[in-house]
Amino acid sequence: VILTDATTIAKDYDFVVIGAGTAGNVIANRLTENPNWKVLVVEAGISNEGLYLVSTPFFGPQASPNKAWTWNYTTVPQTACLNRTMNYQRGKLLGGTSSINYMIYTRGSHDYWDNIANYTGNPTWNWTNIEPYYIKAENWTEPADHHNTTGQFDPSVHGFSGPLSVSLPGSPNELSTRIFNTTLELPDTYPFLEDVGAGNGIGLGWMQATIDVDVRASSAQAYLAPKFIARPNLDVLIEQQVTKILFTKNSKGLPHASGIEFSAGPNQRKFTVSPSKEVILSGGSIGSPHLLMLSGVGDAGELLEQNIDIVFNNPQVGKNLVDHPALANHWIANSTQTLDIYRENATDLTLAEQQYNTTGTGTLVDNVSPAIGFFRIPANESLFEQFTDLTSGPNAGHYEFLWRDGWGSFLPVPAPTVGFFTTITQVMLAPASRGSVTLVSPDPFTFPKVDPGFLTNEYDVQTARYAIKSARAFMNATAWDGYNLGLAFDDAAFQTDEELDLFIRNNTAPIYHPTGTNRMESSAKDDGVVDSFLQVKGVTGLRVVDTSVFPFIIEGHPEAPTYALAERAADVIKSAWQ
Ligand SMILES: Cc1cc2nc3c(=O)[nH]c(=O)nc-3n(C[C@H](O)[C@H](O)[C@H](O)COP(=O)(O)OP(=O)(O)OC[C@H]3O[C@@H](n4cnc5c(N)ncnc54)[C@H](O)[C@@H]3O)c2cc1C
Repeated sequence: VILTDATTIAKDYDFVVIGAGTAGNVIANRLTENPNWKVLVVEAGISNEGLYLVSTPFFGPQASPNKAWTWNYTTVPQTACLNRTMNYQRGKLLGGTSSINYMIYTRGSHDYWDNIANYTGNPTWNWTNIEPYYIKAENWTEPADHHNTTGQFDPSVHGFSGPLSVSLPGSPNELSTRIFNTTLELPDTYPFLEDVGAGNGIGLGWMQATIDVDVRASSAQAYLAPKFIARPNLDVLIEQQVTKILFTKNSKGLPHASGIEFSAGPNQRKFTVSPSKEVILSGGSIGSPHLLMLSGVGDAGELLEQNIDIVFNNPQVGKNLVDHPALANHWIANSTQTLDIYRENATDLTLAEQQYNTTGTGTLVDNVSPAIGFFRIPANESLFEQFTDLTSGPNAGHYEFLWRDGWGSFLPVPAPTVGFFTTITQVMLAPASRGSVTLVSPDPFTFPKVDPGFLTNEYDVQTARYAIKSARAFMNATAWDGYNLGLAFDDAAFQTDEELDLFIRNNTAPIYHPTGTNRMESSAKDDGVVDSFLQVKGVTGLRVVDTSVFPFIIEGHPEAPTYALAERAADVIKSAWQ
C-alpha cells in the first residue's frame, strides 16, 4: 500500500529501499514477488497520481523545472559555458525522474555493456546477459494511432509481457517523412536503423518511448501498478526524506547499515526503521551520493569540514559526475502546421487537448521527437589526432540527433513569439568533462553543490562543433527542399569555428543524465564506490541501485539502462538471500 503516515509502518521489514524512483520501484516490485519478504520504500516526494503534466507525453518538457514534484537543483556557474548556472532537475515523486523525463527509451550498444563487464571484471554485465533484462522489463505496446509498424522495429529484440510499456510515435507527420527520406538520400552518413534498441546503435530510426499507448509509462505507473501495490508485503511511504543511513553495529569487521532515519522536513519528527536483511539506496545520481556523505561515507576531509562522523573514507563518493551536453539548432520551416501553432494560437492547443482527453489521439500522445539518430565522427577527423576516442566502441555514437517539429522548447533559448521552425537537438554522447556532487552542509535539507563541469574538456567542444556541422548538412539534403527555409536567427550568425565555439558555450544545456557519482568498480580494486554486485565498499548491508553506479555514461539516454540495471540487481539480491 501507499502510506502517508509514518507512524503506521511495520517493524519487521526484510529490505528497506530509499527512493521510489526509476530503479527503486523495480527493486521493490521484484523483491516482493517473494511473499515471505517484506519491503518498505521511503520516498521524499509526492504521489504521481492525477498530475496531468506528468501523465501526458507531450507535456514532458513542462513537467519540470520548479514544480512541487521536482528537486529544483541548480548547478554552480559553469565556467566553460560563460559562467551560466543551469537548472538541474530530478523527479521528487513516485517514479522519480522517470515521472518527469522525456520518455526516450534507448538501450545503448553492445559495446557499452561489454565495456562495463570488462571494466568491472564481472561478465554478468555484458550485453548478452543484460539484453534479457530489457526484454523482461518491457511490454511492447501499440502506438496510439494503431498504424502499421512493420519495418519500424524488430519484434525479436523486444519484450511483450513485462511491466514497462514502450511504444513508437502515435502521430507521425510530414517531419517524420522528411527525416526518413534523408536516410535514403545520404545512407552512408545517416543510415536507416530498423530498431534503435537492438544494440548496434549507429544510424537513425523511429523513436521508442516509455509511453503506454497515450500516457507516460513511469516506474510508478509500471512497477507500482495496482496489482503490485496491492501486495500485502509491499509498503511505500511517501513525503518522507531519508536523512541518514545508520551504522549502529559492525558485521564482518565492517560498519553495518543497520537502518535508516527519515523525516518529513526540517524540524519535523524523526523516525527510524531497521530491516533484517539490507538497505538499498536508489536516490539517484544526486540524492544517493548526498545521502552517503551525510551518513559518513565519503571523502574524510570533506566530511570533517561538515563535522560528520566518518564511517568509511571514500574520496570517490560524489565524484566522476558525467552528463551529456546538449544543444538545439533551429531552422525556419516552410509550414504553418508545426507544433509552433500551440504557441501561436491558444485555441489550437485547447483543441488538441480536447482531442487527447476524449479520444487519446493527436499530437499530445507523443514525446519530444519522432526519431532518434546515433552517429559517429569518422576516425580520420583531425579531432582524433589530439584526443582519444571516448566512445565504448564502434557500435556506439559520438553524437545524437533528436528532431522537434517546431521550436525546441526544453532548452533555455527563449522561443520566438512568431514563426514556424524545425529543431535538431544534438547530444554529445561520450563526453570527457567530469564534475562532482559535494556536501556544503551537514543539514540533509540543504542541497549539495552540483557541478556537471560541462565543456571543461575541449574534446566536448570539438565534438559539439562537428555535430552542428553535421546537423546543418542533414538539413541541407534535398529531402528538405521547399521546407527548410534556412537557419533561424539564433544560429545564422555562427559560421566559423570560433563563432561556433562561442555558440556552443552559450547554448549548451543539460539533458539531465547525471551518471557515475557512485561508480561501480571491480571488487578486487581499491577504487570506486560499489563493487560489481552493487555493494557499497567498506561497509556491509548496503547496496546502491540507480544511475549513479554506472562507471561510464551511456551513449544514449539512461532510463532504459537503469531499468535493466535494476532488474539485474533484483536477481543479484534474490540470489544473495535465497
Ligand atoms: C527533464 C529530464 C528529462 C529526461 N529525459 C530522459 C529521457 O527522455 N530518456 C532517458 O532515458 N532519460 C531521461 N532523463 C534521465 C532519466 O530519467 C534518469 O537518469 C533516470 O530516471 C534516473 O533514475 P534513478 O533511479 O537513478 O533516479 P530517480 O528516478 O531520480 O529516483 C530517485 C528517487 O529517490 C528519491 N530520493 C532521493 N533522495 C531521497 C532521500 N534522501 N529520501 C527519500 N527519497 C529520496 C527521489 O525523490 C526519487 O524519487 C531525463 C531526466 C530529466 C530530469
